Amino acid sequence: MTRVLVPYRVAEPKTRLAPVLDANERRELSRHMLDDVLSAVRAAGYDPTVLSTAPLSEKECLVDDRPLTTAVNAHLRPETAVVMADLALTTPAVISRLLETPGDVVVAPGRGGGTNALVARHPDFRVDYHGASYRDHLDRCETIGASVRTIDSYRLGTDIDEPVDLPELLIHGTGTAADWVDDRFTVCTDTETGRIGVERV
Ligand SMILES: Nc1nc2c(ncn2[C@@H]2O[C@H](COP(=O)(O)OP(=O)(O)OP(=O)(O)O)[C@@H](O)[C@H]2O)c(=O)[nH]1
Ligand SMILES: C[C@H](OP(=O)(O)O)C(=O)O
Repeated sequence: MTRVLVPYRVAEPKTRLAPVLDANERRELSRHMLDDVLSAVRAAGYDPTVLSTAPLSEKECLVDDRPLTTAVNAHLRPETAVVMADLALTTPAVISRLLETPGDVVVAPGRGGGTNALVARHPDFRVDYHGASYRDHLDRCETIGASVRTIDSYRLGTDIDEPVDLPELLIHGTGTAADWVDDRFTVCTDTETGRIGVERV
């Protein structure tokens, strides 16, 4: 069975949400998002392992405080899936789709050039996160001769990184992270631009 790693940084999570959430709120939201991702993976029939920078109460938890790319590569072996802990719109159905898609490497890109989830079945595949990691992962596949499939998914493509992502969670979320945001924020529309955002309730 595929091993599902869920990387999680305990200290100072979600710094890009600092314009709208204080440090304690970012910790709380981050933890809710992790719980929602773990629940979706479990409901899809897999046992997730949290790859955490510090000990957690989770039964299945690997602690590795090295940088993200180094830590993931240290625990990558065929066949491993890596699902980020900030995919708060994830559902069991989309996790099943990710894990059941064939290919040496299966990649679910995120907006902004990132890689929100992947499955590695090729022994020579390594991750290289940050920047345009989706493109870097495709390049790596070409270099090692690995077949690659891309998952085109709104839910896997939406990681909650910045204030602009919070309306997505309010509108499309169904888990505990969406409830947490819904208790504090509401969707608003900028009268000049017509774009949506969030404001405190
Ligand atoms: N194990 C581990 N996980 C990490 C590390 N950095 C980020 N993560 C996790 O990787 C996923 C993607 O993280 P990012 O969105 O790049 O960064 P973030 O730390 O969540 O947020 P920012 O501080 O705003 O960049 C999230 O699930 C993080 O918890 C790390 O150094 N080690
Ligand atoms: C981990 C990183 O996430 P982002 O910074 O794009 O959210 C990436 O996907 O390379």
